[in-house]
Amino acid sequence: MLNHRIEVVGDADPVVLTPEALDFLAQLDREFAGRRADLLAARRHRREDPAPLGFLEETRHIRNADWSVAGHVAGLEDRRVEITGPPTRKMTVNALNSGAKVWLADFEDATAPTWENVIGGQRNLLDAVTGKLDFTENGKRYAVGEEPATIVARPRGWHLVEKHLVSDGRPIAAALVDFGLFLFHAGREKPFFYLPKLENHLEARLWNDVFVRAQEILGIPRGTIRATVLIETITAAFEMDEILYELREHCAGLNAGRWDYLFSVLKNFPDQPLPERARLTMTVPFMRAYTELLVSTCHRRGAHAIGGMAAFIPSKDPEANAVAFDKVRQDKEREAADGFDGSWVAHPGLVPVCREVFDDVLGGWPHQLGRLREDVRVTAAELLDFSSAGDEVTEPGLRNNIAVTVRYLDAWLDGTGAVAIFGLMEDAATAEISRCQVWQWLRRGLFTLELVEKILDEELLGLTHADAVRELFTDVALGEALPPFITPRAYAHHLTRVAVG
Ligand SMILES: CC(=O)SCCNC(=O)CCNC(=O)[C@H](O)C(C)(C)COP(=O)(O)OP(=O)(O)OC[C@H]1O[C@@H](n2cnc3c(N)ncnc32)[C@H](O)[C@@H]1OP(=O)(O)O
Ligand SMILES: O=CC(=O)O
Ligand SMILES: [Mg+2]
Repeated sequence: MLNHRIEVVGDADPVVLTPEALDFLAQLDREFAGRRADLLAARRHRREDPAPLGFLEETRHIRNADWSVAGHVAGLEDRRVEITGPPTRKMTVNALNSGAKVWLADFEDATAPTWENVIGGQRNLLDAVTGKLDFTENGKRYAVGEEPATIVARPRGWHLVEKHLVSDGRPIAAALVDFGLFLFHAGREKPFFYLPKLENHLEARLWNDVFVRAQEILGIPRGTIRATVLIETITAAFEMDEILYELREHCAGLNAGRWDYLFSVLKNFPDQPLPERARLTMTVPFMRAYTELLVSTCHRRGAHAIGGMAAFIPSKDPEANAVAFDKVRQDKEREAADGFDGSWVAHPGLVPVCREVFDDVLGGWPHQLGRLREDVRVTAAELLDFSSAGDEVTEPGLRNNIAVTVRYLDAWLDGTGAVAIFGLMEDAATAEISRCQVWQWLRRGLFTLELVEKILDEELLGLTHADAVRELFTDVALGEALPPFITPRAYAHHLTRVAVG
């Protein structure tokens, strides 16, 4: 089907993919595809010829000057508990009714971007805001309640494309699709976004320009959109001020996306010894430096600082459940004490514990922007102090990394982007850590390829897509080079499977 400049390759939901919505995406694509390509090329150049990391000399004046971001608006003032999850029909209702202040409706880490998930997710969000999300499943009625969470949509990152929307024979940027469709349909009243996986302030500038133009096209007053940027790459950690500055007329805050941050550290420092995943906690010095810098940078600029995801989820086993709740409580207590204004949970059952912790610290206030954390002085050396995290690596740790990656990929190929594995929430970011560690440990000679392949054989047993998962795992974890992301590879597999039928 040909519609304006955008060809829809697949089923076209007439409510979401209206000619006007496609026209809007076509305009965004026409104006911003080139700059996106340039920024991705810059990422590639940096990867091939890495420069030492440090705070930028050329933007020192921005760091030293006094300025503030636009800050919060109604619906985003109080963010003490934010629940995250993919916008499937049931999760949409459950997240909106969870008691959290905000729901991060996720098209990135928690969504396998099948066409059905991408368009179905937009439809669910639209139905939710127009009061049409009301259905019965397995005898249980699902309907959005009286005080739903504020929806903040997280579009996919700049690195992904949407192959079902094609312009001049070229798939368009997935980020523009998710952003554009949400803004066009469900997000006009409350156009709130989380921006994932930015690597530097120029990528933030691109988002700001997209916002300015999108508001202009749709007749939304400039400065209405609010974005919260995930600081989840080691390069972005050196440009927090600059990212806030670029987005200042649309920015509400920063979030400490710890899992992708660890992934980024592994990817950028492939020869750096680090301990296995379970020991890479938020209390290792380089992670402390990152979160302390994030809170102090945000509060100096009037931006919310939002904490990250403790991956523990409720369990039916009472003992495991008690441990999970205890771990989550400790994590949220540390964040609240550090000055974060709120934090993330992965499951409705964890909303109360996060709320209790922040209620205690916030008292009657909706946030703690007044805590400027002027005591914090984080140096580049502290952000890069990886050696004090230790380096313990064990064979059970290797098996865990392999098992998590293959089980996650198996679920992903079935269209599920977040899944519970061994009592933890696993998503694209956590799976990236696991496969990177396998690749890195092979490179460092800590384990033999024979051992890895033997464990792989064992862990593939019983998986639905064992052959495809083996191929993918070999590609992303056992090759000479480390592919920058898993999901574009998994996406290609998914599309091939769909095409072959
Ligand atoms: C690194 C990062 O980016 S973190 C952010 C991205 N990751 C995420 O958002 C993951 C979010 N969490 C999830 O997807 C889920 O909690 C999972 C997959 C980990 C576990 O889900 P399940 O196995 O369904 O958990 P469980 O069986 O305990 O669910 C109980 C109920 O809670 C609902 N539920 C669980 N998690 C969520 C959630 N995050 N949002 C809304 N509802 C949820 C389930 O739908 C289920 O509802 P029902 O009783 O009506 O059937
Ligand atoms: O998106 C969040 C993360 O931790 O990654
Ligand atoms: Mg992430």
